[in-house]
Amino acid sequence: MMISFRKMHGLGNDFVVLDARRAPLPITPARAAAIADRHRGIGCDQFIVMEPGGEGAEVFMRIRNPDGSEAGACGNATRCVAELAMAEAGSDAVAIRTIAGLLPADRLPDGRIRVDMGPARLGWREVPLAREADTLHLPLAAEGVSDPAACSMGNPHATFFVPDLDALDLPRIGPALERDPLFPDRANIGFVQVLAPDHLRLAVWERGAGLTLACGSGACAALVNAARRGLSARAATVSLPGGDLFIEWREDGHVMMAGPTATAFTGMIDLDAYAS
Ligand SMILES: N[C@@H](CCC[C@H](N)C(=O)O)C(=O)O
Repeated sequence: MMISFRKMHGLGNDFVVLDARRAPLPITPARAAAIADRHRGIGCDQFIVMEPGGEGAEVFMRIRNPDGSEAGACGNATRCVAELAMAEAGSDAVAIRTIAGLLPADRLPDGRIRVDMGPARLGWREVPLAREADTLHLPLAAEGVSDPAACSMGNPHATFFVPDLDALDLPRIGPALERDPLFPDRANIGFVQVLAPDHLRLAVWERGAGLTLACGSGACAALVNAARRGLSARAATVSLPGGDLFIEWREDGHVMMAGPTATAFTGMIDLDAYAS
């Protein structure tokens, strides 16, 4: 079965985007993982399928990690899919539905795409954690890092605050932290160096994907957790290896994220050539 795909990215956080709005596509976790494979497939950090949006949304967006697992949120992919939906609708504002809820998005005058990622969820059951704990100070540590804060942005995040990001061996400590028994659904693990109250430097070990050049929901979680700790203002530039996002934690609890989007290329793929 030959279908067209689009390869997009937000700050180098890259996505294979398929369109299943007119007819369902036979995508299983194994097939998504095979296509996401950087050596044997197209390769991507997340595999995105656009489905009919239903009442009040242009698109429903299904998100899979390269290990096949499904995610409730992906900030950068939401901005990419919103940009596509805006181009199709000839509009500067759309709403994207995910399993975590309805996310309104708009185009800023400078062309960046901004998404309302919804409210940060701060309760331990919402993250979720396996047992009751203070989400502002989790009992968790690894070589060179300790005492993270946690929240959910529709997906689980823990954020460590460190004096020097470059001193950490993230591929060494990331996998065990992602799979710590404290996180029943695993977690995305962020490492933040506070450069100034309005400027954070962030690297993220993503659940199901490993190190990526940028993680939008991770940037939202980093700002929220830094502000809760009194380490930053409620709005800041978050610098990731792939570039900058601007994040604001509004007084109503919603987190706004703005940044660039891009299409790298489009092509055709034979789905039958990949594991079903
Ligand atoms: N890159 C994303 C997050 C993708 C999902 C994540 N790995 C998870 O499993 O929750 C982003 O931009 O937010």
